[in-house]
Amino acid sequence: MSKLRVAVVGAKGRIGSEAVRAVEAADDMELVAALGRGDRLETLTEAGAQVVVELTHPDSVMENLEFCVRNGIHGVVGTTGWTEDRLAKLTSWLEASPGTGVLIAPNFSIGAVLTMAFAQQAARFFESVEVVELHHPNKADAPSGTATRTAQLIAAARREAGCAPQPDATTTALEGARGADVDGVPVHSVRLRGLLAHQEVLLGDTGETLTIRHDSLHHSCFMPGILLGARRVVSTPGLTFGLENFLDLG
Ligand SMILES: NC(=O)C1=CN([C@@H]2O[C@H](COP(=O)(O)OP(=O)(O)OC[C@H]3O[C@@H](n4cnc5c(N)ncnc54)[C@H](OP(=O)(O)O)[C@@H]3O)[C@@H](O)[C@H]2O)C=CC1
Ligand SMILES: O=C(O)C1=N[C@H](C(=O)O)C[C@H](O)C1
Repeated sequence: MSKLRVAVVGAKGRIGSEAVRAVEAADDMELVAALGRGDRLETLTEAGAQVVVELTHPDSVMENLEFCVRNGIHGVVGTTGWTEDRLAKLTSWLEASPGTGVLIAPNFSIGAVLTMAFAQQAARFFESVEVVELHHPNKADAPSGTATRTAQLIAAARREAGCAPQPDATTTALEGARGADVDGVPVHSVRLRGLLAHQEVLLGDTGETLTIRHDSLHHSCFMPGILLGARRVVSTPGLTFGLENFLDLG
């Protein structure tokens, strides 16, 4: 069987360099290109890439994906910064390139995907819920893509269950003291040397709290998800948002 021809864009970065090693080590894949900043995107078509793993920066990802989709190259995207506007633009490119698929995964680690699923499940049973994400200080953005997605999923679950807005009688003396408001869910971002990527979902009700915590301790935790995404995206046209769509979570 022929090997899947995979390229990594952002190949010199923290996660990109790990992805290069993971693709090289996968028996069913061939690394056909590894692009850093300033490299020509045309290399991807010249190398015959079938899938591009995009791990760059929110300022770069749209240009890279536009090139890939317009050239019928599938995308597995870990880069953050996704807004409704950006998703709509990507969807329009995909509509003009039938058969091409893009997976955007706010987080490729199984633990983080499960954290989101558990938080979604628990959200309607507790009066209060807040998200705390903790990352290394070189991270490009805040809040993290994972925390934003987690809060959106929590908010949707609470809306569906008809939950009242959460109680908060605080008068805030300093802007930011209560974090960012993502669909009514407070999200707090910590940036601390020594950390990699961590998240806590705090849920509380009368007389009890529940904390769901996930810790990414090494970039290797994202690799099984990236490889799974590359294998599945080639037969999944259009936009897929979230690795859970390629997993059987039961
Ligand atoms: N979904 C997930 O599971 C995960 C997602 N991420 C996300 O992935 C992204 C990258 O994170 P991280 O590896 O820590 O960041 P890094 O800054 O370590 O790596 C990004 C790399 O991409 C390069 N780059 C930027 N623009 C381009 C471009 N146009 N073409 C080619 N290369 C480019 C950068 O070059 P230069 O240094 O010159 O700027 C850098 O080498 C972030 O958005 C992060 O949040 C991270 C981990 C897991
Ligand atoms: O920048 C990172 O490091 C990470 N980014 C992603 C995010 O913003 O959620 C995934 C993970 O948290 C690591």
